Amino acid sequence: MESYPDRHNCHSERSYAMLGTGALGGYYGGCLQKAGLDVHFLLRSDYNHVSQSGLVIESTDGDFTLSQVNAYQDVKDMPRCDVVAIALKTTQNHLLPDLLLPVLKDDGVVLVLQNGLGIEDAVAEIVGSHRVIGGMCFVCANKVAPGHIRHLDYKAISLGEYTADYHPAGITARMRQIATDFESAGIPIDLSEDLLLARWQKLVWNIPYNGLSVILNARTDELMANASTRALVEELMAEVVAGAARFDRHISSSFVQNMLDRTAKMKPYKTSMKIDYDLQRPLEVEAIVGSPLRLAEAAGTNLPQIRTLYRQLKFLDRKNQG
Ligand SMILES: NC(=O)C1=CN([C@@H]2O[C@H](COP(=O)(O)OP(=O)(O)OC[C@H]3O[C@@H](n4cnc5c(N)ncnc54)[C@H](OP(=O)(O)O)[C@@H]3O)[C@@H](O)[C@H]2O)C=CC1
Ligand SMILES: CC(C)(CO)C(=O)C(=O)O
Repeated sequence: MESYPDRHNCHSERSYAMLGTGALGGYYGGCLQKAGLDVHFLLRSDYNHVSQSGLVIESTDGDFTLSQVNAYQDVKDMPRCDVVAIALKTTQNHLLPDLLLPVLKDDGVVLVLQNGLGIEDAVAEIVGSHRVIGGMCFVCANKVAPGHIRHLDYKAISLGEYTADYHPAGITARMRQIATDFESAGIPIDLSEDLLLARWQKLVWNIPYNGLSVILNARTDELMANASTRALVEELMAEVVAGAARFDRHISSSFVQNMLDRTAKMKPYKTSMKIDYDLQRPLEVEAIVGSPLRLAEAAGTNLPQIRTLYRQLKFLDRKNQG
């Protein structure tokens, strides 16, 4: 376990707020701070621990500890930042109207790191459509204890600018600036010209694996090892591709195969939705499954297997909450 000076002398002057310091906020925020960025962490139940003891990051790239971090339990105590990263679960997004504006600079941008579809629309309602970037995180990380994050595999992020009608916005200077910061922290960044395509591409993974991991009580390696569940994964992926196509976003068969191959190589992994289910926390069913399903059906595309998955997850989620 390496202890790092709390900040190297990084050259970027951009400040970052991590709203939520769990798996994603703790891992990416910790990497940014280790690289010398100015990072401010919003916490809830872990605030006392982290404000006293900092963050411990276990990682396949090498473990490290940040003995001191800028920890807060109220956004009103935070400095306004250039980049405000939303790293809450989407089940907490009803809080965003109170969380975003106090911590966002007038010329700042909100970086939505959450899984799902339609989240940027809700964020744009709060901060304006010109101040939103989507971030699709292909990382396997879990918060294993207060202030203790375990990074298991992968880590890349795809960035895409939000526009009110989801027309492709191309690659902007601020996307490149954020990419420079994350890459200085060892995080590979893919710059997407089309946020909506990138969002549907991430769902190719999330709808099958997050959903089936709960319904079948299975890790990703178990779903891949069994012929029946692998066939079910592929059928669900095909429906996601059909949903995207309804919005003129075309996902290739080679992309789908790449998702299957990466999962086959992935360390045995319990998805974030499965972890929430086991901890009896609310599931991100609406953002990850309900929202794309409703959008596709409203546009006239029938996705029967995703609809069945959605109904099963809604039942399990409600029953699990007691
Ligand atoms: N984990 C992963 O590998 C991946 C996750 N994602 C997505 O990233 C998003 C975040 O997931 P993940 O990091 O796993 O989630 P976690 O549950 O690990 O972290 C969320 C954190 O937000 C905190 N939080 C909740 N409400 C508040 C609040 N009002 N103020 C401050 N902090 C709060 C929680 O604190 P508390 O402990 O008090 O509840 C928790 O620590 C999700 O959309 C997920 O689907 C995407 C790719 C991979
Ligand atoms: C694809 C994966 C496993 C990692 O990005 C994920 O999105 C999750 O666990 O929520």
